[in-house]
Amino acid sequence: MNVLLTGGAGYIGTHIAVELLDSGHGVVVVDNLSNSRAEAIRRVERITGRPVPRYVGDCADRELLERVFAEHRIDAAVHCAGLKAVGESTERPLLYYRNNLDALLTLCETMDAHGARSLVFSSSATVYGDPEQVPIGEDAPLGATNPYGATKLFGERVLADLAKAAPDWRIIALRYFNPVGAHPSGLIGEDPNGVPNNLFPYIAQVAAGRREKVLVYGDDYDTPDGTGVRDYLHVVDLARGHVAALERLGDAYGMRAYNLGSGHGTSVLEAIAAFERACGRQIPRQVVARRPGDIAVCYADPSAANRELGWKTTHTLDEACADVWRWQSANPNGFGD
Ligand SMILES: O=c1ccn([C@@H]2O[C@H](COP(=O)(O)OP(=O)(O)O[C@H]3O[C@H](CO)[C@H](O)[C@H](O)[C@H]3O)[C@@H](O)[C@H]2O)c(=O)[nH]1
Repeated sequence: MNVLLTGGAGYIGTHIAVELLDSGHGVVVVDNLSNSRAEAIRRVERITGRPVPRYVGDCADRELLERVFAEHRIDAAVHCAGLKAVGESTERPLLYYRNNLDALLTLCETMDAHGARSLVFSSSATVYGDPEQVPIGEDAPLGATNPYGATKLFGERVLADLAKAAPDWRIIALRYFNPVGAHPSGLIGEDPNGVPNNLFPYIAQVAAGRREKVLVYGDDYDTPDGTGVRDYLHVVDLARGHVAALERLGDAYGMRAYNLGSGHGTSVLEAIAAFERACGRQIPRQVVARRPGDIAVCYADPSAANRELGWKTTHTLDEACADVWRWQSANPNGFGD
């Protein structure tokens, strides 16, 4: 397949590009570089030895997408492009709705016009809101607790309606739990702008001496050690889930949603301990107040993806930590070097 990969210069997008290319597929990237670097795509080319045509621009730019379709045969798309910071989304909701929904609608309209009706959509476990029970299955109640989450939920709704109305569309939404890790080559990894929002890039920057200590957001949750529990999965496993989904699309019309998670919960303190094992250093931490909007426990029931996509996680959290440390040590300033 020749795959249009939106957001293909980002953390998750670059790892998907590598797995697609290594599986024999072609990749064309569209990315506006708002939270990513062109260097990341050059690294993908270095890892795979394959060229990656890329277009710098926005998915909501119809002319740009038309140019991509005019210049390449596109069989399917993986749509990762989007804004993703929960806190920022509560401060700038219109930006999030405009950006994330415009991009999805413009992409789907352009694909439809060109008869390319196979799509894998980057969704998120955030569509489950504050879950009533864990592990979370795909049939759990849906709800959004912030505008970012709402854009994922609405995105899924748009795609479900599209698949219902136009039955030759084949769509899979992948609900990511917490992707961590980096490519084992150490050439690509997460390179957040400014202060990291997420736990793992923050831990990595503390381990590297760029930040003083990890702030643990609350130790009074109803969990074994009181800190928040999440389902961390290696980004290479996550990326392979997209290859599995694309290859499954050929067998089924309509829209399906699958959880991509390990099925295991890990606390913040356990995550810090795993990283300490990987880097061989003590990681200073301080417990502070809960972060508003955080939930206590979130982990997946990934059995539908196991069964129907033939996908499961194969990397451990210790491997993910070792890979993050390799990436962080070799690229102390990310792709900015
Ligand atoms: O500096 C930090 C950062 C995080 N945490 C804690 O670490 C855990 C993981 O936090 P992340 O910010 O890494 O991840 P979240 O689970 O909060 O959020 C992620 O998963 C969500 C879905 O569940 C959304 O998709 C969201 O976009 C994505 O970042 C939470 O218990 C959080 O309280 C800290 O203690 N200190």
